Amino acid sequence: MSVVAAGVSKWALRDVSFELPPGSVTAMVGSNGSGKTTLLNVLAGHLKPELGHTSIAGRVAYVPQHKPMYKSFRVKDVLEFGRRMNDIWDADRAEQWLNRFRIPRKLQIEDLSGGERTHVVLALALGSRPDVLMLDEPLAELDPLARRKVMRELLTEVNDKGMTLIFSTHAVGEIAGVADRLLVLSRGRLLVDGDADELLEEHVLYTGPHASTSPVEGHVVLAKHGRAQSSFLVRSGGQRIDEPWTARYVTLEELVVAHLERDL
Ligand SMILES: Nc1ncnc2c1ncn2[C@@H]1O[C@H](COP(=O)(O)OP(=O)(O)OP(=O)(O)O)[C@@H](O)[C@H]1O
Repeated sequence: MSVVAAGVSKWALRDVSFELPPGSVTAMVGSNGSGKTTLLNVLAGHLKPELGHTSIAGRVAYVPQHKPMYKSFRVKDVLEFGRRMNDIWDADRAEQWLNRFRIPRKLQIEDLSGGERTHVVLALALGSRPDVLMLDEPLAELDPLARRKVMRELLTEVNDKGMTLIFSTHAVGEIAGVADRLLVLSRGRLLVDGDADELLEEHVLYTGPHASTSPVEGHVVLAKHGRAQSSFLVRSGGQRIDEPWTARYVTLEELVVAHLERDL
């Protein structure tokens, strides 16, 4: 395993455990204050857990949410900084990232837009040739097209270099087809930890006449009742159901929202 958290508790975080295989892409989602940043800081070694431990195999690069960089530096100074600060430095890889997003090297960091700054910190992180790249809300300041492009390019980096990627995001609708693993945090606890495709296969929404109990066996994630209708999101593995009930798979976004809503 390239990333392991075992019984981690810190501030809001309570007993969080998971293992991420090498080369995996994990999206960490959850409500505000659920502990995503805390968990990334613990994994990156910036915070010491109160309980539990973490381990990461290989070199780690961590891009925090606030993207710390010297504002008076020009982009090319940042690259030089990267070269001097890292024992291993892949200048081509950093340059290529900046080229892909057409970032001018002569501008100072303070003159860049928020999105452009994101590209600079990502270039810095990738230039250090990480085995594990951890990003705290990397998409937050990017426009919708740039978000898609960044994720696509990051996936290329994962596939070409065998890197493990873990990122937190609120853009739940954009993780389908990107993340192969999903971690859902709520109030400091890990609600969901699994393979994204398997989770999608397991969760089925059953809709039918008003009923107090689910029409199928399995863990009911969320039940909703109208005057004449009930719906149950069940982690059932997709069982057959007779009319008048209908069944359909849900999107990752629906799945995440249902788990978070249940835990409110
Ligand atoms: N120094 C601290 N001491 C105690 N609790 C803290 C400290 N710093 C942060 N917290 C708490 O830890 C909780 C989790 O915060 P964290 O920033 O990890 O959440 P998050 O999931 O990243 O939120 P968001 O989505 O809003 O960025 C919050 O309730 C926060 O107040």
